[in-house]
Amino acid sequence: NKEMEGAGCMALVTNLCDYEELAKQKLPKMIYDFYAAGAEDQWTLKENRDAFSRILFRPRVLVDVSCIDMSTSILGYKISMPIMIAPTALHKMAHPEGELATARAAATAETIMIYKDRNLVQQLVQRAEMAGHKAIVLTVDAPWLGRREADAKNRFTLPQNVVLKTFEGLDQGKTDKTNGSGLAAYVANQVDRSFSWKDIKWLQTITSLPVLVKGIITAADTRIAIECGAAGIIMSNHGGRQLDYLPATISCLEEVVREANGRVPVFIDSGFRRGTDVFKALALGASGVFIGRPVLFSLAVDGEAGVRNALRMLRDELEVTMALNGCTSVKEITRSHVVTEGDRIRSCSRSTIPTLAAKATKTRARPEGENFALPAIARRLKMVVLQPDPFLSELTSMYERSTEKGSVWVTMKRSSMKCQARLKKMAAKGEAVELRCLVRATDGKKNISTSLSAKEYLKFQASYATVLKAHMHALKKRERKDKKKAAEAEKIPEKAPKKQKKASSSKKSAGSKS
Ligand SMILES: Cc1cc2nc3c(=O)[nH]c(=O)nc-3n(C[C@H](O)[C@H](O)[C@H](O)COP(=O)(O)O)c2cc1C
Repeated sequence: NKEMEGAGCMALVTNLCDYEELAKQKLPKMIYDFYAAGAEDQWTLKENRDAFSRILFRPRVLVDVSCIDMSTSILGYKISMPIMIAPTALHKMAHPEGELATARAAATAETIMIYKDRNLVQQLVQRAEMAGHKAIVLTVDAPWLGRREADAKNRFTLPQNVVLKTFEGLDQGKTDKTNGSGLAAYVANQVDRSFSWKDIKWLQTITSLPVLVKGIITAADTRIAIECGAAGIIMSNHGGRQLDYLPATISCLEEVVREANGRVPVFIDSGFRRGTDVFKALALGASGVFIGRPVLFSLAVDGEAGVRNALRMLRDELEVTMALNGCTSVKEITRSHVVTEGDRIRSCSRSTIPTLAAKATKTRARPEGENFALPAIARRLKMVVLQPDPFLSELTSMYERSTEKGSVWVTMKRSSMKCQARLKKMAAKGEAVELRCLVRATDGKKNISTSLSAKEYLKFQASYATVLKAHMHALKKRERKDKKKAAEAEKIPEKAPKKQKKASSSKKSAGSKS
């Protein structure tokens, strides 16, 4: 350990992820896994990082970037950069000075969970208020603890006194170095599972501090939170530790920002490791970001100095990103500086549809038996290749748009995703070919596809079945109506010839549709 704390080891640290590597070597496995792991298959944990790689920059050049101002205002308080520390439990497992070291290193945003004993909550909130905290963070995504299988395998138990000692963090409040944005601190595992939206009102009666609601990822909950008087939203999937197969928060940021519509600030966490990630969130409308695990890992490696260094590195990365995008202040970071996957799909269909639609009219008629093939226009549209999850989101949108009118074609086929020439070469060398499932979908306007490995296939099928079931009603409804008409027609003999003809033709069309 002494060696690790030396200058040699620190020279190896050039970004936040390096701290995780070093912490892994330094911490007992049980503790490292408790910090690092996500829930179940850890898909959300991975997606939290992967989602950033699907957002690209559109930089502006030849702007005077000799001076970059990263300061911003959070709930009326000026802070030096739009990066804050997320509430994470049990810092003392990482370092003997625990939360106090973290609080000294930076503005510490901690959390409060709701005990069944409301008197205790009241005492804690008031204690936080007296300690000079500026807001209460109400975590709403943890009424049950997620299934963290690494903890089960390690038979995780809390080292003695760790929980009690973290109360010290609550009283830390505003220290000379916490920059004034410390929030409320508390760690609890006995949460009140019946706590619901109406109880936020109760929370507001026991404190005059603004209440930020942490753990929202949908526009619908954003609307309710604002109606209940939330002073801000912290979008979070708890760093992938609660429910697996949640989307990365960055993928849902725009819809939440749109719903908030400037009424309250929207903050975001889960997976932020780079200055470029921070820039992307600000461009999509976030007022600031929080980081969780990097603080724990840097604390474990080098105590207070480690956390300071982690924050400094992230700050420096954001500064470079702003300069190279032509932004000299946080306000200058706009939506036009980034391109999302959704933007790419939209621009692709906008640019290809008009000309192809004209050509497609000539090739409309298809011989019988080709019902399951993609329509001609879809074959000619440029295929947008997506990751499985964004593919399913886009497919859902297609179904939603086609509920009243239109069709969606989905095809699946086995594919090696390699051209014939490459396959021949591989066969000659005796190399094994990985077979994948190529899934394509089109509504005649957009044409999307994804490729699945054998491992991903079952998971995809389960999600696809859910999407299908959710949109099945549109098909069923039409079929039932036709059957009803046919049945009615059979019952009324005098109208029979006309009705029967109609019924049989509509029955035929419903059959081919489903
Ligand atoms: C070890 C650990 C403990 C956490 N404890 C809490 C907690 O007590 N309350 C809370 O609201 N969030 C808690 N979180 C979630 C963080 O606030 C934050 O949402 C998450 O860590 C952000 O993701 P990141 O670690 O990828 O940056 C915890 C996260 C970790 C890793």
